[in-house]
Amino acid sequence: MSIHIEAKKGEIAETILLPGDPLRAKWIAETFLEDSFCYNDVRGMLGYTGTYKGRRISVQGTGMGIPSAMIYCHELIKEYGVKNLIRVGSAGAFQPDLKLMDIIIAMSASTTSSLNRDNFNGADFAPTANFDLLMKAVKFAEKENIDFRAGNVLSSDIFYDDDPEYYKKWASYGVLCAEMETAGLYTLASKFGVNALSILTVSDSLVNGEEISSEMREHKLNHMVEIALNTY
Ligand SMILES: O=P(O)(O)O[C@H]1O[C@H](CO)[C@@H](O)[C@H]1O
Ligand SMILES: O=c1cc[nH]c(=O)[nH]1
Repeated sequence: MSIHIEAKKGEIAETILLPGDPLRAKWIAETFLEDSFCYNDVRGMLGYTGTYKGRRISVQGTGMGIPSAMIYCHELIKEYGVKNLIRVGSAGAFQPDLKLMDIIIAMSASTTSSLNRDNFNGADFAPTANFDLLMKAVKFAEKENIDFRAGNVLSSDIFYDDDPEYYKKWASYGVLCAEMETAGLYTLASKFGVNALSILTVSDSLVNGEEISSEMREHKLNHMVEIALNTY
């Protein structure tokens, strides 16, 4: 048991899926896992363990933003021995050729957070995906003919930016989309020597203002989850 997770030792698998939304965690457990049980309800941040194709796997909500996600990832790694952390999140597209429901695999994460500059005396650390997980995700998506883009994403501290055009600078450097956790996840995984990958689904477009519903963000992002479940 840790401060924010009430699971007993051994109840969480070495591989875990990490949606920001706890109800997406519930949907994933109920839809894709067999023999799943809920191991965490502290703060309503639901976590489940079950099996997928005979292998033990867990899924844990992390909340929104780097600070919340880093609390759960820290405890999962340090207190529960989790080794493979795969975020399954929604994202806002920066590029005009990205459509709603497209899949993005985050090779690296830029950020507006000062978490690494604070920790590295003003220098930048480059939060990077684990290569083996990345390759497994890519190979599975290609085998299943699921289109995806792989590249740099922005982990932003702000969802509602004052400037609706802020994304254009990032877009001009090839950044694919905004989300709010991956830079923290990749940084912690590097620090603790474990593996991390973020797989995202486009839920909004900063370019044309299109968006999917809250309901779809909770329980319609199947492709991203299927890739994540077959990435270990
Ligand atoms: O859908 P999730 O995983 O929560 O991810 C994205 O959605 C939230 C904002 O709506 C932020 O957490 C962002 O990173
Ligand atoms: O951080 C996020 C997540 C989804 N959509 C956005 O526009 N931003």
